[in-house]
Amino acid sequence: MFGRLLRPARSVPIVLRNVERSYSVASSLRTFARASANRPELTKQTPGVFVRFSSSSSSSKGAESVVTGEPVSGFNKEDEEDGPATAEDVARIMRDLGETPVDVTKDRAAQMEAMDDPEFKLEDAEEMIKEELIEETETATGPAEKRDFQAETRKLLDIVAHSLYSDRKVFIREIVSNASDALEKLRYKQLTNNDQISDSDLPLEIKISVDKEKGLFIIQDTGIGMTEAELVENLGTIAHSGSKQFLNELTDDKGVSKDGIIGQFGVGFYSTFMVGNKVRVYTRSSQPGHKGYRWESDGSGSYDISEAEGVQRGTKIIIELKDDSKEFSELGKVRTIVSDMSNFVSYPVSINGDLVNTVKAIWTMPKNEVTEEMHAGFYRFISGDYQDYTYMYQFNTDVPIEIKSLFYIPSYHSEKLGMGQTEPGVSLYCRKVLIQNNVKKILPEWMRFVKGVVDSADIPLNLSRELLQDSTLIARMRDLFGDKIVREIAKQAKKDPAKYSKWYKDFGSFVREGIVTEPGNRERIATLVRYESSKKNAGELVGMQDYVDRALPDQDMIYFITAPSRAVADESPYMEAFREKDIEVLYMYEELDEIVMQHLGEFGKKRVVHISSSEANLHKDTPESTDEKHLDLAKWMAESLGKDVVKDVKISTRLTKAPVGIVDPTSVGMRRMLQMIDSDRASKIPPQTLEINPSHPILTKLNSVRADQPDVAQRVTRQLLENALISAGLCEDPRTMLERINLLLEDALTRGDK
Ligand SMILES: Nc1ncnc2c1ncn2[C@@H]1O[C@H](COP(=O)(O)OP(=O)(O)OP(=O)(O)O)[C@@H](O)[C@H]1O
Repeated sequence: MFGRLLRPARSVPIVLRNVERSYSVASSLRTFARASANRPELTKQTPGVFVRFSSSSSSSKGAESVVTGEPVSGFNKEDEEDGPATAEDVARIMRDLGETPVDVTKDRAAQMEAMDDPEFKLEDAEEMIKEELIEETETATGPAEKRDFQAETRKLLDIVAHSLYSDRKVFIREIVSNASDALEKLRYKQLTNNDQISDSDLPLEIKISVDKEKGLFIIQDTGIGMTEAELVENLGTIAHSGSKQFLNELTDDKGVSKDGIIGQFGVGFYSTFMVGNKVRVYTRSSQPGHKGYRWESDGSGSYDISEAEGVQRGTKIIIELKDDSKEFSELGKVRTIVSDMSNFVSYPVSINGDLVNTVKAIWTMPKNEVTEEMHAGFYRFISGDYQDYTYMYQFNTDVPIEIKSLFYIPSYHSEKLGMGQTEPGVSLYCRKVLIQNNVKKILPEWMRFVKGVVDSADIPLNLSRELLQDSTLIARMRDLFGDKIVREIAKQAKKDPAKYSKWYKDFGSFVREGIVTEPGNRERIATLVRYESSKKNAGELVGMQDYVDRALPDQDMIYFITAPSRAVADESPYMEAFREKDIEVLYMYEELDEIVMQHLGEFGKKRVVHISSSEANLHKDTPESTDEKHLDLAKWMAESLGKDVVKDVKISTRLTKAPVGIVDPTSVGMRRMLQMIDSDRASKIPPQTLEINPSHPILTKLNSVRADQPDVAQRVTRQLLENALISAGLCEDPRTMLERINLLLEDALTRGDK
């Protein structure tokens, strides 16, 4: 019974200080109540408390902590079975213990009364609420050197400081995440190098302190710190890729709102100037022998750097808050924000002396113990994304290598805004120790949008990061994860096609890149592509597997057409035969798709072919016309057009409504690519094969006039070829046809006169 998690009926995410083990549940609650009474902001924000017992305890002495409004899941499974406990449960247990329950959610007078108990020691409460503020004990020595910010940085700072930005609290996440990175870097150094590290006895931790009276927000870490050169490089220029993108975006003015962009990418350290008039940084590198430095700026054009004394290893940032940002010196408010975001920081984070996080490596936890909230929080923590992920996939295995992994498929990516390639987003751990962030090659390159964690005890810690990326272990993981993630997305797509279509609209280009770049896994990746189809309405997407499942019993190919739009696809001369035989055709609207399909080649044992290819001729078995007149016409047309323009002119067995078509046309997508590489080489369209429908009125007429009116007949023949090229998407510049068309029009009208 005592091992259960006690949960108030209503709770808010606020973390209170740990309560000593020696307190009974009741006195813990009383202490809390007393603390709340002295601190109205806590009472206001904490309508309930959690009481967590250590699971082995059979007495109330085991009360571990009065902690947080967030559920502490997985604490003790057996006892959780009867559901989360409520405030009433707390009260009942306390009564069982012979204690008077204190409902801290009631009004202050009731709390004070309840606290009137001989067991309650005021000193304990006072001891508990004594805050540990971080003091500014460092002093600058020597002259301050004034330096100008790099032009780009100045611009960014100006935007950040002056934009009307609604969600300024993001600065906390940015600097907590920088502090966490600095600690990870130090831990990695400790593990891999024999280098000495200064102040090696300092614990690895992040301390935050807010001082309402002085209007200060301070954060201090004991991480890797910065040398003077690093300080100039890192805080004087823009290294942060996100910020650069942000700036380019604003410069290009693509119609994206400024707020949206800040929200999307964060602006790193510079976000401190959203809330601060003045920001001071004290830092000392972990490499022994380096001095401490002070960096200070008001966020306008320049900053000052000077040597400083009394600087501990790591970095301390002091923000003097602007008048409109004083809320960030309020303990309750900041505690809520930090506890929300710091749960996944692998180091203790404290605020004014209180520990606010329980370090959770959620990828090592059993799947069923990780709640959706934990995933959402963890995703935001590792991705820096301000939006939710679309899919999540946790994959663990013990053989042949031990792996614990957790992947998230985001709902948003920046490449579509033309912001360059996304960095890979998976971090590599060995038994919860971060080896490297953003590891390349651990997933196929096209999956660079995936965020996540891979933890494997088999990773050699002493291998350099470069060598590690090229190791066979990483290559094996890449193949394994590549395959697993595709399968998982395909599974999710099947479960909820509408959700998948929405995701695919944004991420389809990655999938298609995958088909082109991953020869070993093409067919599997192709389960993810979606296209419109001749059998569905506009906007409805179908997958390759749906197509195969619906194919006619004797249909051995998958047919597609590439066209700039649905209307153009519908009008293709080659669609006729498919409509007639009720065969589905996939509509692809991007030139790239043709190349994708060429690479794919086959799906579900069916060849994937363009409807204009000779392979796609549904009337293959119909014998070609042997009519002399038709053969003569074809021959004459071929001679009249010349070898430079046509390879051959053939009698079609499949055209019924259209007069002509081009068979196996040069790939439009390929031409476009060649043009990009070498515009001269690709400028001329190579000779094509023209197919004619000799029973079409234009062709029968052409045949009858070609002897008497050779000029008109030649013009018509040339224009028929141009029409077929237009239809195949191979028309270079229609203006070259104008003179001919005008002559044909003139001729048509003159004939009308006769
Ligand atoms: N607490 C810190 N300790 C050590 N170095 C830091 C700290 N904070 C920032 N830095 C250095 O300053 C650089 C710039 O920080 P900023 O937050 O602007 O961007 P970033 O962290 O590189 O970008 P991103 O947020 O995309 O990772 C960091 O890369 C890091 O080298």
